[in-house]
Amino acid sequence: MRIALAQLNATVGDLAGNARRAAEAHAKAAALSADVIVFPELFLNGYPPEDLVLKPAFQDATRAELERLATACAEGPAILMGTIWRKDGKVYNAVALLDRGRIEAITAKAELPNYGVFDEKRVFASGPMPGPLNVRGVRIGVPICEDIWTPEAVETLAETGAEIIISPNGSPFDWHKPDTRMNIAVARVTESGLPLAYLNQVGGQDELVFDGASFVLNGDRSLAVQLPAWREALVVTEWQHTPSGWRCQSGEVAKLSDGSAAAYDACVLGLRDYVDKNAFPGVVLGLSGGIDSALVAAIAVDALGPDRVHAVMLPSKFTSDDSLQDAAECAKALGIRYDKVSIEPAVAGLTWSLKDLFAGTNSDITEENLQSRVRGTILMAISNKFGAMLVTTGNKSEMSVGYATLYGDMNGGFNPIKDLYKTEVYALSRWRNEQRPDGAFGPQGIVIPERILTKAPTAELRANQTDQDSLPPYDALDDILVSLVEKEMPVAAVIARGHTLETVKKVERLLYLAEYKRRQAAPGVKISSRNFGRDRRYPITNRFREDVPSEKPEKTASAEPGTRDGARTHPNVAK
Ligand SMILES: Nc1ncnc2c1ncn2[C@@H]1O[C@H](COP(=O)(O)OP(=O)(O)OC[C@H]2O[C@@H]([n+]3cccc(C(=O)O)c3)[C@H](O)[C@@H]2O)[C@@H](O)[C@H]1O
Ligand SMILES: Nc1ncnc2c1ncn2[C@@H]1O[C@H](COP(=O)(O)OP(=O)(O)OP(=O)(O)O)[C@@H](O)[C@H]1O
Ligand SMILES: NC(=O)CC[C@H](N)C(=O)O
Repeated sequence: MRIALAQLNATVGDLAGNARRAAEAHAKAAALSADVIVFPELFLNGYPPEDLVLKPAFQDATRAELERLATACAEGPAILMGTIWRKDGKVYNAVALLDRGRIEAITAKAELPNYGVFDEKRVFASGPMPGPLNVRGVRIGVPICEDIWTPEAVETLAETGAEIIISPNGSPFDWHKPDTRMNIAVARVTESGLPLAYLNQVGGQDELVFDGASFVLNGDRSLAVQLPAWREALVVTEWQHTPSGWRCQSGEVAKLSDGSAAAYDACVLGLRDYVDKNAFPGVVLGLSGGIDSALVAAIAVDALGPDRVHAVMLPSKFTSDDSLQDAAECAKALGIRYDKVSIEPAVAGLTWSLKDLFAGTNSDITEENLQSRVRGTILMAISNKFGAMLVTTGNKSEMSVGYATLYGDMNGGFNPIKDLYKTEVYALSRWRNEQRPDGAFGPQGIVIPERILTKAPTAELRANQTDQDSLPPYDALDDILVSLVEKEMPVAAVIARGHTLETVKKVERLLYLAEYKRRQAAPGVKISSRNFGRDRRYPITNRFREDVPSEKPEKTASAEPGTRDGARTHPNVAK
């Protein structure tokens, strides 16, 4: 028995394109004498198709495409194709067995994930516990993704005579996912004694990125084959029937990246697929001489190539010579187009327009934000004129506490570092200076000049400003944020990690208040177990604040319902 695993990159909604790619892979698998070729979860539709599933026209078009594919691939290996399937007014997340020109059988996903980034119960009906499919005389169990995250489906398949388990997946990446998946697969193999082929898709889809990294475990839990992560692969696995059941012959075991390397790969693929699948010629970004925009520029070059990345330095009277030099040096190291556009005339013009209205007021955050907004406006004009998409550069620490200007530096269509805390931004930058990832289009060597890594971060919106004037040091801030965002720890437990009550309460308050900004923020690549976007969905209008035993009464937004004070006070204003 030869089973081809098609770890491919589908595009959501591109039914004809996905079917064409499937037919091409089928032809290759036929040339390699495969008996069956397997595609990832909902490959025909692209995963996750979200509310497209509810659209009758999408359901009809999927059915027509599936039938065309069955006919076109009548010769050669059978196909296990992930597809939506409508029956009796319900729609299922299913796998169709296509063989000899026909849709031979359908199996549906029983366990629909409805947590974190997943909303499958919203659009799909749950299938019955699955039974095996007869694929050219071999009984193959096809639990679909979440079906293997609990024991029941594989247990039922084993009890009903499955000989091999093949699980098509749409399993998005996060830092811990590869280990978690392997543990789950090992558990199912241990319980059932059956070999398990785990097939995951690869590619970016809006804020999700799929790493592939498919593998095959034999019934004794040994790893027979490991496909690479972050790129497409078509691998034909060879199976023998032994006295203890089917066994996959040992094949290539690819080495997987982890830590900063894996996170960097995720950012690159997430940005590349967002840009390419939405047909942008390239990207433009503001390059400030700071670490965030430097890392985003490096990611963009690795994703798209230097010719598709345009950096613009937008200096003001507060921009230091160091920033000008660092931005220019970074652009040179990356080999990208670099322009300088002064924001001074536009800032002066807006200041003039507002002078009567603002007469008698002090200069404050308004004037700082104006500079950021002028930059955002100029960058969007460049995007409009030349067609490149503006990438925005706010890291997760900033997005957490609202340290970014709405309609200013938050302008942009996509943010590759949205789910990286500032301390992780530093770690990935250092890593990239040491290594160039496989398949990257950027150069080897130092791409982020050393001084960018060592100088104090500053927004340069007023004289002598640093981020740490208004925020705790990033090490402390990130520890508090991970505790509050990823772990939902009580405030008292965060304080017990060595932070002051005042600092933790300030960060907690900023985190709640910045929800309105995050709701208007560009999507970005999910890297963590809890990203802002699909994973963490808090209300904007929200008066809940935690009581901390022994806390002195504090003047907060929650303490003053109905007043503008507190809720609208700027982070820079000491409380
Ligand atoms: N709940 C709510 N729902 C909807 N809108 C709400 C709102 N609360 C305030 N607003 C609106 O939002 C405005 C305040 O937001 P916004 O105008 O963005 O301004 P704001 O948050 O007050 O200030 C921007 C912050 O970002 C920092 N910054 C800016 C640029 C770059 C960097 C960097 O280093 O990366 C940092 C800057 O130092 C400052 O701390 C209010 O004037 C109001 O119009
Ligand atoms: N002088 C500038 N020229 C071009 N773009 C700028 C400039 N200043 C800010 N930006 C843009 O606005 C974003 C927010 O920048 P800012 O410098 O205020 O803080 P930051 O979050 O520390 O980012 P960075 O580390 O890139 O400086 C930058 O990443 C950059 O894209
Ligand atoms: N598509 C799915 O069912 C994915 C859910 C699964 N728990 C995963 O992330 O791998």
